[in-house]
Amino acid sequence: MSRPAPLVVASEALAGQAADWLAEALRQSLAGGGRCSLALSGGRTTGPIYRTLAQQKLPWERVDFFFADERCVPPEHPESNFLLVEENLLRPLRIPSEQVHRMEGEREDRDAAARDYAAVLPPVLDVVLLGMGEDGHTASLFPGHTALEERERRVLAVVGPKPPPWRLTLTLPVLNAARRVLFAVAGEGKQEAVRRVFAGEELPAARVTNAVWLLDRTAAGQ
Ligand SMILES: O=C(O)[C@H](O)[C@@H](O)[C@H](O)[C@H](O)COP(=O)(O)O
Repeated sequence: MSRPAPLVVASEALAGQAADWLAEALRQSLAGGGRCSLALSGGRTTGPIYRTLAQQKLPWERVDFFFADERCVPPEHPESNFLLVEENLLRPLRIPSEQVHRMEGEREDRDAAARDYAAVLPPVLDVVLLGMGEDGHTASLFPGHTALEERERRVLAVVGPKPPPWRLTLTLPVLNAARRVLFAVAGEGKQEAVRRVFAGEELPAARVTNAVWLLDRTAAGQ
């Protein structure tokens, strides 16, 4: 499939550009006066984006926060995506817990946790922030994993190659139904995966078909 060309920015500008894009996407979603759902990813790239987004003036009281994936660890664990978002976005904005829908990765029955999360997901997510790993994974959808072929279930418990192994992840039907999706990808290590995505290879990240791609120059190979 032909994909719109990515936006490429200097490394030091990526977090600000991503935060501006997310803020504008939220503003557009909130323009009707109702509520808006925002699903967030983990990883090293997103922390600075969240810290910058937390400085944006928005009707945050009308935003409901969700997660694209979560590691199966307690919420206070250093590997927790919830902790990353809590520390860099939710706490600075003083978002009340009623607006935050955490994936309960710590539960022993991971399949039940996945089912329960699917039950609180809105029918269509308004705004989603995704990253991409060096292997082309996104959320916790890893290359060659059967989760990539899931068409019915909206959240799955999966084992991935990137520690910690067990994760909960949104599936492609949910990501491809979302109204506004941004990939924010930085670092030389992503260059090959970016090249393959834009060469048309069906890496997991490439399977999210309705996204805007924001790259820093190193990921873009410039
Ligand atoms: O739980 C996670 O790890 C993320 O959701 C994952 O999909 C991440 O976005 C990519 O692995 C990129 O991570 P970096 O930004 O650290 O390269």
